[in-house]
Amino acid sequence: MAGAESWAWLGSALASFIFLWSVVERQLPASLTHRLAAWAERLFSHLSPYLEITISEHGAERFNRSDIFLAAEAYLSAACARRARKLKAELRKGSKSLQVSVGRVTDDFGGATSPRRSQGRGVTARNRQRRLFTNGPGRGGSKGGGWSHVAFEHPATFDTLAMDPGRKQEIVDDLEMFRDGKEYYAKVGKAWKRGYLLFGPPGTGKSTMIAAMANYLGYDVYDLELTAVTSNTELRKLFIETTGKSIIVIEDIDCSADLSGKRDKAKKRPEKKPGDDDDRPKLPMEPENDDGSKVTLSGLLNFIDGLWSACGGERIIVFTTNHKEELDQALIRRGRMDKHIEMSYCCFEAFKVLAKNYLDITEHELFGEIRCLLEETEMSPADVAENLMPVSKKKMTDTSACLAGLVEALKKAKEEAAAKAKAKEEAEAAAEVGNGKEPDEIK
Ligand SMILES: Nc1ncnc2c1ncn2[C@@H]1O[C@H](COP(=O)(O)OP(=O)(O)OP(=O)(O)O)[C@@H](O)[C@H]1O
Ligand SMILES: [Mg+2]
Repeated sequence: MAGAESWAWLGSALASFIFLWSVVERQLPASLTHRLAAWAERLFSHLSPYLEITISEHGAERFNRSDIFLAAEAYLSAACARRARKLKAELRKGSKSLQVSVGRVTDDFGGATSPRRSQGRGVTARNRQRRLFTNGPGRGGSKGGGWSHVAFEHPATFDTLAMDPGRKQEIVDDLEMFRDGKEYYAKVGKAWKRGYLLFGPPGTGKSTMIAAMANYLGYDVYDLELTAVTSNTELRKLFIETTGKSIIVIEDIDCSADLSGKRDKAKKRPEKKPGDDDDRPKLPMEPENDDGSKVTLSGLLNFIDGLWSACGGERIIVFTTNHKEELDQALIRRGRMDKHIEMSYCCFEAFKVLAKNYLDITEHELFGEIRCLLEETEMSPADVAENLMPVSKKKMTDTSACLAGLVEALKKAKEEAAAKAKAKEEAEAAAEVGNGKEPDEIK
């Protein structure tokens, strides 16, 4: 502090000089003032101990915000907030207090280089408000609007995800292998990317699993709506715009894309049958228009393992589907979708996770009956969870009533399934009779 006082005279001297200079400057010819200013600048650059480094916000891939910029921004926000003269204030979702960060920042880094840089990465991981990106229509409803984002705040974790514990652990191990596998991927010459195909009936936890993955890894999520993408070029742009440490998701890929045929087969699209109410937009095998204005299967394949693989690393791509059998094998072969994860109807082990989450119990006398019923009938974890929710605030703690309600629902589902199977059998028998077979031929 003593040092600071002894320098105080310099401040007042500088102020006097600036005042005098402004008076003198007005009397001098313009050419002379320019020359004096240039000399002064040169003199100060020799005397100043500082070196100015500009980190460009966008990397060589022009769509990306560069990793070093993000790391420097996070580090400087944490390190220089108190000294900064220009601050940026944001009210983040779910937060009651203003989040203040440094607007335009500088730091001398204390002469250090790489240790501070890794500190920057650490700060990034700690501070980062993770984001959920979606692509949608552009301004005025036009197609091709690029990514927009909101805060990602899904509460799902692997602890709350109901599924067989052994299979769950397998997935967690796989994710860890990926996250920590930078050197390994470099060694084997593979792009640091991993594809997961999540398949299974509705309500079995595919979307919940994606949220749990993102929360576990601390990654951002890019939810890609294929039907809003107008061309292969736009698809490429969207992929390239994604940052590292992210999960790119294409939900219900069988609905947004007609991926059942083979790439080299005729490009004719199946005709719509009567009663076929599925009029959702589909992805054509090849460009529909001569100008190639639609995303195609080959376009999608190219970006999964072609150009996109060459840009950056640490990205996961996830497809979800209710109908794995309808997808083109090329799309889901190993190497593109490295791991296929089946999400199935609720088993007893999965039920126990839900019971712990929803009712805070690990045992109950009705568990035996529920186990038998779950083995005999198919109910999604979403339906089981719904039955475990208390019907009113008053019955919040009535565990037995919730479980009894579930038993009833399971019995009802079992009866309905049996009735449906019987009706189907009878319809098939009637059809066989119609085809001229004797009733005793029909089993
Ligand atoms: N395995 C599960 N563990 C915990 N909760 C689950 C699970 N499956 C479903 N749920 C609950 O049911 C709701 C719906 O599940 P989710 O959206 O993950 O199903 P999905 O498989 O993605 O269905 P869809 O095929 O219709 O998209 C979730 O919000 C969650 O509360
Ligand atoms: Mg889903």
